[in-house]
Amino acid sequence: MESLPSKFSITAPGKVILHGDHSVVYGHLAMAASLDLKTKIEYSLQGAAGSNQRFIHFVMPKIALDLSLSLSEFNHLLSLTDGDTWAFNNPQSIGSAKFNKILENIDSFMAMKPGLKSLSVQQQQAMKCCLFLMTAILNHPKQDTLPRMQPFQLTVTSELPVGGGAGSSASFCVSLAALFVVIASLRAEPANKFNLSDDKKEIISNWAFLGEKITHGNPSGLDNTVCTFGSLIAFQRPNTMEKIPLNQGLRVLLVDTKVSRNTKSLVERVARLRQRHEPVVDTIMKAMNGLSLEAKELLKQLDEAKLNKSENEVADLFSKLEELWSINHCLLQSLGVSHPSLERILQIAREHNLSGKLTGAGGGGFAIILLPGHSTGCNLESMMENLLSNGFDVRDVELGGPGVQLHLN
Ligand SMILES: Nc1ncnc2c1ncn2[C@@H]1O[C@H](COP(=O)(O)OP(=O)(O)OP(=O)(O)O)[C@@H](O)[C@H]1O
Ligand SMILES: C[C@@](O)(CCO)CC(=O)[O-]
Repeated sequence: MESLPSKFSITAPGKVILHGDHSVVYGHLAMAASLDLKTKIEYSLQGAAGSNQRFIHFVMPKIALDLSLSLSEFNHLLSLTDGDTWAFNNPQSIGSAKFNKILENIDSFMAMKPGLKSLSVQQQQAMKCCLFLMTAILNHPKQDTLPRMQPFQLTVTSELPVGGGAGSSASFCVSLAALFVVIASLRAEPANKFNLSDDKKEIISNWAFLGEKITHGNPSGLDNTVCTFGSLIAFQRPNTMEKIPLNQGLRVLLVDTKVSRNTKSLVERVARLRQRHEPVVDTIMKAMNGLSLEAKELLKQLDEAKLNKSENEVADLFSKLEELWSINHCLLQSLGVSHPSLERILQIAREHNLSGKLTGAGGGGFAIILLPGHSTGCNLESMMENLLSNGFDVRDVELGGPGVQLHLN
C-alpha cells in the first residue's frame, strides 16, 4: 500500500511545432517535439499533524502570484458539483455542458473571493486552470468516504517564457493535471501505485486538453499531447498520435522575438480569413498537411542516416528538410500570422545559409532555425551574435526529450 510522500515534484517540457501550426486545428497532420525547457510543480505537505493550518497555498513566481485557499473553501467549490460526479480517470465523460457548468461555478467563486477577483488576466487564467483541474480531478462520486484532503503548498517554476508560443500553458496544464491525477489516484484507492504509468499519461493529457480550452478556446490537442508524451510526435486531431524516435537528436536554435502574442486571437484571425476565402485557405492547409507528411518520412530517414554516418545522405536529407521549413514559413506568412521581428530573424538565418520558420501561433513569439549536425559553410557564432545584436534572445536546444515526469525530492 503506497501513500503520498510529503514532498515530490512533477516536470513537463515545453514544445515546438515543426509543421502543422494552425492547420492542425483543421484536422491536418502536425509534427511537434518536446523542448529541454520545463515547467516544474513542487508539492509539499503543509502543517504538522493536528495543526490548524488548513490551507492550500499557491505560489507562481513567474506570474507574481502568491495566494491561499482554505480547505473549507475548496470543499465548498467541490460541493457545487454535488450530484454531478465522475471518476478522475474519465475526463472524456466531461461533455461541454458539464465543462461549462464547472467553469461557471469557478467564475462565481472567483468573483466572490477578494484575493481572486483583483488578479491580472494572466493570473486569472492560471488560477482558473488550476481550480478547474483541481476540482474536476479531485471530484469523486463517494467524496465522503475518502481520506480527508491534507493542506499543501504548490509551487510552480518554469524555464519557459509565459505567452511566447513555446507551450508554457500546455506544460503548466500537464504538470497540474499530473499532480492532481497522482493525488486522486491514491485517494481513490490506496493500493494504486505512486507513479505516472502510460495509462495515467493518457488521462493527464486529456485533462490538460480541457485546461488548455480555458486559455485557448479551441486548442487542437497537439500541445498537451507533446508536453505529456515528449519525443517527436506526429499528431492529428482528435487524438491520433505516433511517436517518432529521435535517437540521434535534432538541434534547433530557438529565437525569442520578445514580442508577446495571444494564441487564441491568432487562431481566431486564421478562422476569420478562412471564413472569407475558404477554398484558398483550405488549399494552403492541405499543402501544410503535405509538408508534415513529407517531413515525417525525412526525419525518420535523417535519424537513420545519422546512425549509419552517411555524411552525403545526411546533408541531402537535411537540405530537403530546410526547404520544407522555408515553404512552411511562407505558407504561415500567407495566413497573416508572421511578424516583422520573425521576418528579420529568418532573413539573418538565410544570410548564414540556414533555414527556419515561426513556431506555434506566430504574431511574435518564437522562430526556430534548423541547426546542422554535420559540417556546412555556416558560421553559427556569427549568426548568434547578429541575432543578439538585433535584440533577440537565442538558445541552442535539443528536441525530443522525455514528457511529463514524477520526481521524489
Ligand atoms: N509558469 C507558469 N506559471 C503560472 N501560469 C502559467 C505559467 N505558464 C503558463 N501559465 C499560464 O498560461 C498562460 C499562457 O498561455 P499562452 O497560450 O498565452 O502562452 P503559451 O503557452 O506560451 O503559448 P502557446 O500555447 O501558443 O505555446 C498564462 O496566461 C498563464 O495563465
Ligand atoms: C496555432 C496552434 O496550432 C498552435 C498552438 O501552439 C493552435 C493549436 O494547435 O491549438
